[in-house]
Amino acid sequence: MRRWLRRPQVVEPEVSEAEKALFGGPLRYDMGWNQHEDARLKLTMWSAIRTLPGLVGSCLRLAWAADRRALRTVAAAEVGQGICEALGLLAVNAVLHALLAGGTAADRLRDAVPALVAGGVVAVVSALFASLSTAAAGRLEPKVERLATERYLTAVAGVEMEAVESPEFQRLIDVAQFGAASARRMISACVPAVNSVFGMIAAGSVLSILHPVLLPLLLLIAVPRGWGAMRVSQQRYVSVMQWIEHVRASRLIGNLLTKREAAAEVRAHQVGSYLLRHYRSMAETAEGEQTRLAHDKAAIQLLASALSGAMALCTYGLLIALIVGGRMELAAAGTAVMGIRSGAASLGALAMNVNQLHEESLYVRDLDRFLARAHDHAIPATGAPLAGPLHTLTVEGITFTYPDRDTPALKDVSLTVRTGQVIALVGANGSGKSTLVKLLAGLYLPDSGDIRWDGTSITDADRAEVFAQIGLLGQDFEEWPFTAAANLHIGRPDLPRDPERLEAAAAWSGADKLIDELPNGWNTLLARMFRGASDLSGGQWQKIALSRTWMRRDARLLIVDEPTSALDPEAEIATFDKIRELATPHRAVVLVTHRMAAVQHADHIYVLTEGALTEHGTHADLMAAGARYAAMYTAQASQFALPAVNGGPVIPAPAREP
Ligand SMILES: Nc1ncnc2c1ncn2[C@@H]1O[C@H](COP(=O)(O)OP(=O)(O)OP(=O)(O)O)[C@@H](O)[C@H]1O
Repeated sequence: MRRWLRRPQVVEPEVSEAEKALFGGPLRYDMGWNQHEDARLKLTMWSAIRTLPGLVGSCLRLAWAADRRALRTVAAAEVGQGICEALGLLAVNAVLHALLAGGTAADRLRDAVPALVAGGVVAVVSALFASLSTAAAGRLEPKVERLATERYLTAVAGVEMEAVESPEFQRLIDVAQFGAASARRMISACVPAVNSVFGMIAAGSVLSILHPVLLPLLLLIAVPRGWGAMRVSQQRYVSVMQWIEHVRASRLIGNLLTKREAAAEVRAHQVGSYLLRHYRSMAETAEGEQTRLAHDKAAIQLLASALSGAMALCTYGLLIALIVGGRMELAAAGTAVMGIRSGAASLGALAMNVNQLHEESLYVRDLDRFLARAHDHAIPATGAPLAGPLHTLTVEGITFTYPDRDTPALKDVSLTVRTGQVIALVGANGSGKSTLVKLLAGLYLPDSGDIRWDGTSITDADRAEVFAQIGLLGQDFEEWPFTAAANLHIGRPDLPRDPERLEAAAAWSGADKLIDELPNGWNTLLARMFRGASDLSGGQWQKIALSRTWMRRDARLLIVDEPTSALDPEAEIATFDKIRELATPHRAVVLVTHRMAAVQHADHIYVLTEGALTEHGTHADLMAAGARYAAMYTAQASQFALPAVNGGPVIPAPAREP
């Protein structure tokens, strides 16, 4: 048996040379989490047809939520067309009866006129219903897509960071993005499917009246086409799922060639031809898959058409036998031919549309599955209220492991942050500083141990209240592709945009000068991809991001992770001074930095080593201990050592605590 006769299976496709060279091996969609999807692909055509009411139901619920009026109009217009179809066939029957009855040609024509007029009126009314349905469906479809997209985006924005970090969940997010467009296409397939059902009922009723055997034969004509269409769509779905990462990777290579940030290396290091070669190699591998799909589709469709044609021949043969045997009148046979043609057309269209519904529903179900998983991983909308404004944040023996890692990023970490204090976190790259501040901010929850906001555990707390008391400037802050004003306002988007507030924030961070020099000042669009926009240097972007910290200065806990990594030395010194000033009695500042000169002024310093807290105290305590902190400080200070008088660098004495 040829492979296209078998149900589509997940097979390991060929691995391109580019994948091996750039990504270390095959990029494949991991069907592991998706086992029940695979099971769904084992659906028979019959079970797919049985699921039709469910599919239509979910589609209608979405449409109902999007625009009830448009949905009602479409439904009424479709019912109207179905009735017109039946009336049209009855009119044809009456015309044939009149024409094939006895009498002169003029008499027969005169007798046929009322039925002809009725048929004409029915055709006009049917056309009016069709255009009404088209207009209402056109209104409905974009609304359905918008509603599904909104549900998707709301769910993505509301899940825990830990879920977003998980590669498995990330894939689910990726796959679910096709769901909204598929929901729209389901509506556009649903309308003709309903139309075909009514058309088929109309033709089927008329055929059953003419002869009982005609109806099953009509079904047999349509079954092979339905099977063929279903098999093609299943093959396409499996292929999309298998190749999704491959397609994403080749798109990534294409984007790298056009990306502004990569432009210098692409040219100076001749990376362009290197990437292009790999792009071609990956594209050729994907083309092979497209060719395979096209060949299989052609073979399946040919087989389906042959079987359907054979069934049509049998049906017409039976009609001839019935006429010859005197068991059917010529007029009735003529109507039957019309009925079979229109019924087969409706059935064929139904098979196509059910198949499209089936294919689109696979993506809509991915979206539904994502929404269900997102709901399970959503940041709870409620929780224990905080006692009030934060005074003491207590971290009690927390451990945290990223979902895709085996070793914990944080191990049994305990510390205390009080308002009025500047707390510094130091440690080597990868020691867990950024992870710890994300836990402090409530972006991740500890696997064990607890973080208490005064008396309330962060795990039980109303997270919205926690976020409202936090200002976070992360290492990987966003360069929002909006105007300069919007980039600052986004620090407190819940407040109205107040120019004075924006000016003050910019003056605080030192961004005021650069904003003044922008072509349109505050109104300059900071997004290279748009016409008339300007871009900023790394340090200038950092000043914009720092302004957002000032915008959130009414927060009780300000967290700044490497806030000066791109600043020039003078700006850096000024910024650290200003950050320290933010630690008023009502506010705590947690500072993560590798700049030891800035760390020494902190009220308390915590040293992280491979996820564990190994030292803490004031700068003086830690220097006196002569351990890891002292080594890091001394190493950095020695960079600025004065020339030695008798060999060896002279290390400046560490500053005393203020
Ligand atoms: N999103 C993530 N998913 C998986 N592992 C991560 C993720 N972020 C960080 N890690 C890992 O967790 C550990 C701690 O990383 P973290 O970013 O907290 O270190 P850090 O001390 O802030 O480092 P740096 O000084 O380089 O900023 C590292 O081993 C890192 O590879």
